Amino acid sequence: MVDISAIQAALGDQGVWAAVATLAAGVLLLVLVLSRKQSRLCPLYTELLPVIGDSIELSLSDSATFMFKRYKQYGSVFRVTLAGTPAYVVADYEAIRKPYRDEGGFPETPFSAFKALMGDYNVTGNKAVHGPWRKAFLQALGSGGLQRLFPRVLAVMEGHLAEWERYGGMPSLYASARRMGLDLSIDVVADVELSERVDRVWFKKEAATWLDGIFAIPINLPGTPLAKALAAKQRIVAVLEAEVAAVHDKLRGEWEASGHNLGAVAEARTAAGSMRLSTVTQLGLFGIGHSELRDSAMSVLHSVMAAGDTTRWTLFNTWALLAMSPRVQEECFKEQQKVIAEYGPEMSWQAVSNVPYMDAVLKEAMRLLPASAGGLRKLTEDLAVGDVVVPKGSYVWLYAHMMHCLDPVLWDGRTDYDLPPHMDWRNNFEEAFKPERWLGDAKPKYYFTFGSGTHLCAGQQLAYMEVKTMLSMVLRRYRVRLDNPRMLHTARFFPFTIPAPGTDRVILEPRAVPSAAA
Ligand code: HEM
Repeated sequence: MVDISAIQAALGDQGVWAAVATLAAGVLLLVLVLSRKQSRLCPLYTELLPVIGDSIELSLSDSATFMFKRYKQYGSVFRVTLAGTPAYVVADYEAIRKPYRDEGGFPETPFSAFKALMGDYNVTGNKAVHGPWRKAFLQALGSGGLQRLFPRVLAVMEGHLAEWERYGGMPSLYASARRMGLDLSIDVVADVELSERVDRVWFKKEAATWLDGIFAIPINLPGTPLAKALAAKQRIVAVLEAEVAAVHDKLRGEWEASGHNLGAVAEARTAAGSMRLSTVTQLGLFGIGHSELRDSAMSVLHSVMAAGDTTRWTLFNTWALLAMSPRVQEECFKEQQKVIAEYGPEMSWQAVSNVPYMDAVLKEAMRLLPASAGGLRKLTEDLAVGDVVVPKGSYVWLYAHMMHCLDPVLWDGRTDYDLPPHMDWRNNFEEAFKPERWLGDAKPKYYFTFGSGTHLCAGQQLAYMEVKTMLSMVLRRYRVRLDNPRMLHTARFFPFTIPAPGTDRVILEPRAVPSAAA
């Protein structure tokens, strides 16, 4: 028998607890290690610790390394558990294409924090509504729509650049990208109009708190990001209900008059020149039977979700990679000189639409460090992937980071490294970050940062326009440098890129001979 009192006497109370905790951690670790060897599809520990699931391993590496390792271990289909949700990652593009075309599967985001904060709305998962809704969305963001939005995008960017110029850079790239993503999503995409009663700074702060909960660990205890986000949601929706009431009533009138016909309302508004992006989002919710005032208030948050953090990570990742590459910055600068010679020194729609090299930079940054892993599909039929059948009712995932590793044009099929050279920016930066590959004949074949198939991101061109505007404004006049050149090396990558505190200062160095635009 174990004599507890003797151990207690030797170790003291705290020592006993430390010993028990160490023992428990040891047993847990043993279970984790052993279970990893047992199952092809389902490491046991993801069952034992569903909330944590694969998050620990992901936090310690990054999405591309983690996924490539699993691919090497298990092959073209394997199970992961993220934020409490099990899903099958499928690396076989031919097999997974069908559900991404709405055949045998439909889009649904199963993460419980996401659901609690976004509400029970699934416009993209409703086939009848999705078609006309997507058409209206793409119409609002066609070339004419983008041109109309350009001055507002420019105004947001000018405000941010003025701030950076006062400081000589960005004290924190992480914070700057967040503020810019939020401003663009609230001021341009959600197009939020607030009366004088509401402080816009307060509103944005609340929206940021709400966004912080979306992909958080789903634990609703006092002080957790989810609890804070739920409280912020209540406050925002209460305010928005009053703010959007008039707009809601008008649209509701048109909706009733049309006999609940989304396409007809959208066409009438487009013809009258009164269609706004925010109206399309609102109409989507009407389409799936949610046409109360609260739903219109929630539609504002839906726009912020679609555009806020996606834009933030696009900006962050692109700036980080560019700042690490003086060579690519020089190429952009040369291109900007040509643009200025052709379209003049003003920043204009034409100026940001005629930059093939910058387009390539953006694509390359999003290939190497995707700002989104892509959405999931819930299977309505069994899905065969090689000799494995993923059962109906499961979630499958076309995971951008992994697919980019396996690009048939870029990958030589070798598995004796942690990452293929075309993804390995840590050890092989010049070979990995090469915008030129998008301009030659052997372009990458896999590019899934913006999704694939029927639900390919509707805001992709707007996102490109936003980032190109910012890059053009800065690179014409400055060289961009990371204060800590190893910022990315010490960052965490799950659930998104998060730099170590104090490492993400960016310095703007004025060019000795600025271009004519300066
Ligand atoms: C900035 C970077 C962005 C990234 C990386 C991104 C990524 C994505 C991805 C991966 C999807 C597909 C989701 C799925 O397959 O389930 C998607 C869909 C969508 N995105 Fe984006 N997005 C971005 C910006 C935006 C912006 C600015 C808007 C709004 C203007 C927007 C609006 C949408 C919409 C409406 C859909 C649904 C399309 C459909 O189901 O037909 N996105 N986005």
